[in-house]
Amino acid sequence: MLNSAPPRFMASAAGAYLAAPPLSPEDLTMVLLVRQDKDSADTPMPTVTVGEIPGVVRELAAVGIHSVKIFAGARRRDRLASGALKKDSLMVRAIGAAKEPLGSATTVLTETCLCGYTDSGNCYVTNGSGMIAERRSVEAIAAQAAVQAAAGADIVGPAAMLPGCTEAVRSALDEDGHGGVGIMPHLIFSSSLYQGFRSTMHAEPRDGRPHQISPFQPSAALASALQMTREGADVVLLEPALASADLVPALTGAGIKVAPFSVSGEYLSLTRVQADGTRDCTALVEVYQMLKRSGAVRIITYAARDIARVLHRC
Ligand SMILES: NCc1[nH]cc(CCC(=O)O)c1CC(=O)O
Repeated sequence: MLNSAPPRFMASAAGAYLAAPPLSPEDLTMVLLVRQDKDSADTPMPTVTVGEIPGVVRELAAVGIHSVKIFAGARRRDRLASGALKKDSLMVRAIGAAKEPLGSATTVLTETCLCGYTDSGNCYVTNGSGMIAERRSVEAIAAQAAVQAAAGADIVGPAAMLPGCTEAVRSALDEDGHGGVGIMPHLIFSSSLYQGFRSTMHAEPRDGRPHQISPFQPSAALASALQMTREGADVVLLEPALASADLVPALTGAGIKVAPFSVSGEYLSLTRVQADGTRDCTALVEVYQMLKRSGAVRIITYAARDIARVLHRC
């Protein structure tokens, strides 16, 4: 399908030997959007309850996927995002549920952000007069990361794009004895492709996302990634995957590990529900093959399970 080898090579052992390794389930991390038991499942993006997570993790392992990226917010939200630090939050319970069936054989990644906890839907908290309280936000995200690590997260994912956040998260993790926990900060371009996620997770920002990078300033993205790396990032999550693919070779060339996140809008627009209810993900497989060729270490996607099933059939 994606092979540029001469025709005489197409079906030969020599051709297979010389081809780049094809996409495999191990390359993929499955995104889990967690909803409360009482919440409606009628949302633009698929969701799971905490009770469903162990079964999903087992199913994923059976098709060769050993990592999940968890997003979870709170029902009650306030100006200071206090729910982000609760020790019995939906996120904490979801992390435990993901670790329950297979323990360390499942790598658990989290989103570490305030947008699911603020009454504004902003990724940061504000002071009484509505100004961004940058230091307070960074401190809250660092404390949130420590709570997630204590619950069993392997890689936390600060996603507010606030300067100094990665460094603060690293310090908070180390202070609490979580030196082995990794950090994958989100490097986010402004995009129209997040709508499905935002409405599913009730994280529509009242004041936009002022820290996200303009697509017309790729040099700002590179500078941010370098800064995150200096602050202690182990790998950078790049989103939206398709609209930032040019950055994959640029960042890997600078020695930075990159994990593109194929976001909600990519899933909704590039897959199709088939007659049997499953989703046709052929176009996404082509995109992910390109991302792998470009040097991505992993690809984070809502379609991981569907794609692994197809890869196994081949
Ligand atoms: N809090 C940042 C964040 N976390 C997940 C997404 C989007 C993910 C998706 O669309 O699948 C975003 C971007 C945003 O809301 O601006």
